[in-house]
Amino acid sequence: MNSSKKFHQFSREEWQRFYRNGIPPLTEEELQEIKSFNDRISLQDVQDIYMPLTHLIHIYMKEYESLQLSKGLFMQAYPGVTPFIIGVAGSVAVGKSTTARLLQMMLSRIFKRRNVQLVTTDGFLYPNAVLEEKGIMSRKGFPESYDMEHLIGFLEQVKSRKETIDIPVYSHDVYDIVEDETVTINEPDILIVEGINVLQLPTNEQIYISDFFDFSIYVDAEPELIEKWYLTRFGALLDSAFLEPDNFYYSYAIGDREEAFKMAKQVWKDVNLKNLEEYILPTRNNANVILHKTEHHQIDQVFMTKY
Ligand SMILES: Nc1ncnc2c1ncn2[C@@H]1O[C@H](COP(=O)(O)OP(=O)(O)OP(=O)(O)O)[C@@H](O)[C@H]1O
Ligand SMILES: CC(C)(CO)[C@@H](O)C(=O)NCCC(=O)O
Repeated sequence: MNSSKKFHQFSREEWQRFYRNGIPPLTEEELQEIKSFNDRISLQDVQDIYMPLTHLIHIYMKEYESLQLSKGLFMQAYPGVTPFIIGVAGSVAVGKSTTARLLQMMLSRIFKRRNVQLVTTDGFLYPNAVLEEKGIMSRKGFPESYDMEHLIGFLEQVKSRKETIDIPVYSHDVYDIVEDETVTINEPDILIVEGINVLQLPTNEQIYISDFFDFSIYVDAEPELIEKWYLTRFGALLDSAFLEPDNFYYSYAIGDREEAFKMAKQVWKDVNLKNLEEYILPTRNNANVILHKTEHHQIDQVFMTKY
């Protein structure tokens, strides 16, 4: 085990030994189900990385519930357990949504009576029309491109167990917030919130978005690798846009492919890499756990906060 001031650092081999038989493992059938949801997910990662991780999350959940109960006794009024919120942060295209979806599936299989829901902070981006108006269209993903008040208000509503909450939807295909479409969150026991900005510092001084997170994960990798994954995903977006004139990527899909990739590389460099260096990487140490990935999305190291 290697350590820094703040984190214990574990190799994959060390981390995989931390899985204890305390929580029921997934059945072979459930593992196959996970496999079919994303055939690129390695089942070895599920066993070696995510089983110990869900075990650790369970420890945090038990502590959280116990503290809530004790506070209730202290106040002589027990308002009930409020939802446990997990944040998943990291660069654009590092694999946050894949990690978050896998976690959702695993947590709802392992804790069968808990209602586990998932949202992405993409839905809280301002619509393109507003970004245009503010003159920040080329800053999509940067702190000022999100309606943070709305996002924080949403998290407050979740914590106060509002019955149904409708939130906006962002589509990568149209490259914008989808008009007249919402997704409904209803009284989750566990809410996973995935986004580049979940560990960021406040835009208003009253309240930190990170105050709402009871456990947080930062998905990490070298920027050169993330760029590769970004470009691979761009290729996939082009392929699926080919027959869809309404798709944002349609004109690139039917045009010169080399030119399209040149443009994507430029966007990576000018927008996403810049955002990673200036605003996302500095939040890495705020996470409880850092999952470090190498080639082929393989997780080779895991960091866990000491205190
Ligand atoms: N564990 C994995 N194994 C294989 N491929 C993966 C894995 N995780 C992510 N990918 C691939 O990497 C690319 C980026 O992943 P994903 O869309 O989950 O990233 P993201 O961090 O959510 O990005 P964004 O912030 O832009 O929404 C996708 O093409 C995805 O299929
Ligand atoms: C929607 C975000 C900000 C985050 O998921 C990202 O995928 C994005 O679109 N960034 C803007 C630059 C680009 O087109 O890649």
